[in-house]
Amino acid sequence: MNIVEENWEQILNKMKLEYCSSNISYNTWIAPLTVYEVTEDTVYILVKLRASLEHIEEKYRLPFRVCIGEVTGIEYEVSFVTEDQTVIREKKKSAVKKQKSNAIFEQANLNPKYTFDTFVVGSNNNFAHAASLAVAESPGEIYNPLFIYGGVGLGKTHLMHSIAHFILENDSSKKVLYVTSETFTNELIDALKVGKNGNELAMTTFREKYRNNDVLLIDDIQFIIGKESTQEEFFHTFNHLHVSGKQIIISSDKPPKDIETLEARLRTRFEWGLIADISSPDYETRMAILRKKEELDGLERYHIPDEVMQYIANNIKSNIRELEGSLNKLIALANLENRAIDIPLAAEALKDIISPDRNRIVTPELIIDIVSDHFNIPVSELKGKKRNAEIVLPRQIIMYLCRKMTETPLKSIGIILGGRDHASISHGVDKIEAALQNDEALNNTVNIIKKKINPI
Ligand SMILES: Nc1ncnc2c1ncn2[C@@H]1O[C@H](COP(=O)(O)OP(=O)(O)OP(=O)(O)O)[C@@H](O)[C@H]1O
Repeated sequence: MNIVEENWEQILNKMKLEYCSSNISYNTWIAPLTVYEVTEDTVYILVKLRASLEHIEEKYRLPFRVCIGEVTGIEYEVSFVTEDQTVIREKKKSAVKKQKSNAIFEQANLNPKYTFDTFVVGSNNNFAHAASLAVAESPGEIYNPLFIYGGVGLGKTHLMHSIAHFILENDSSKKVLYVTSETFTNELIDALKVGKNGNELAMTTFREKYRNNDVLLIDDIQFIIGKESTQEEFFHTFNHLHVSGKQIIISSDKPPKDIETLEARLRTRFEWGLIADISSPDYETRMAILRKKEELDGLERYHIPDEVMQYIANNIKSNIRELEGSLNKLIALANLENRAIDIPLAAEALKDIISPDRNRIVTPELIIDIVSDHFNIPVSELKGKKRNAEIVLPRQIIMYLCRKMTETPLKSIGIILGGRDHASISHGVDKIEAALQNDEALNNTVNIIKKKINPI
């Protein structure tokens, strides 16, 4: 209870004695009023009868200011609200609250879709899930670091984001940061470059960003392997956080002992905490994930038959990203061709994904999918007309990689990439080629994407 509510009776009494000409006017206008809310500088008083609002405002606003000031010793503004206005105020408040919490999640680089609620637990991931929940409940106290490993598209990133969401939802004052090791490396490269030009502030800012956290999550640590200066910097970041009891969560495609070029001192540290693996999901888990996605994306209206879901779950076994992608492709095809969702349509939608030798063939479509996933930009935008920098660079990387990693002629790359002409593809390829000569961070990014396209 605040000071105004505590003294409300006294305030009303004062109003009665000093400002009401009769009992009837007190009982009609003043007695039914209650405190709705007190902010730093305003008392909001609830008027039950809408029709009396104007009269009360005109006649009693100033007297209330005086009485409240005299009783509480604080000068408040006074505002009267009716019940329907309070509903609007509540809505606005909860919108502001939501905006604030969204901003916190955004600052931590979190994908709102990746939470424990949307994560399906199966025999392939129940250990990693339990370990993640335990760390989320007591960050920095048990299992530090938590090291999650597993193959491509099996839910490591989803689990990491879930931990971070959980921690922030319980305590929004916690400083949580999720980054990929690519971002860590590229920001370090940039800071070192600026530092060489005499700007020491760049390294200080870099270190503050990574060391000033309660929880640091680094995804795909395998991509810092073999980069000496990055491993060195990460080693110090790790020590700094660990010594101060801050939580570190790391993901990788392999366990520390199998990462060959990982410095021994880092390997030892990664093994200090808990190592949890995620393997390929079994059939039941794949079905549960498909059903969950159907529910979360509002796909029930398509009435996808069980046998179609079973067909997808039977054919896509080792990558959940592909499992989800297949469902998207199926829906897109059904919409585009206005066809019923059945097994023949599913077979058509999935034909590139489930062909046995697809891993060995690098196609422009595969490159576009991987770049889209890497930068989190929809394929439609990469193929579209927008020319903002966040899209142009990934689009040019696609042109470059299609040129270097496939035999596809420039003209065909242009057609696949949304109907662009031969000259703009050639221009894009040249741009990236030239930039790679002196942009170390871009080199790092392109190499990571190449590894994702062709892991071998
Ligand atoms: N258990 C699960 N329940 C629901 N969705 C899942 C689950 N596991 C993975 N996914 C979904 O599969 C997709 C790929 O998962 P995620 O990006 O977390 O994989 P990853 O292991 O980090 O992959 P990469 O090795 O490429 O970094 C995401 O859309 C994620 O939401």
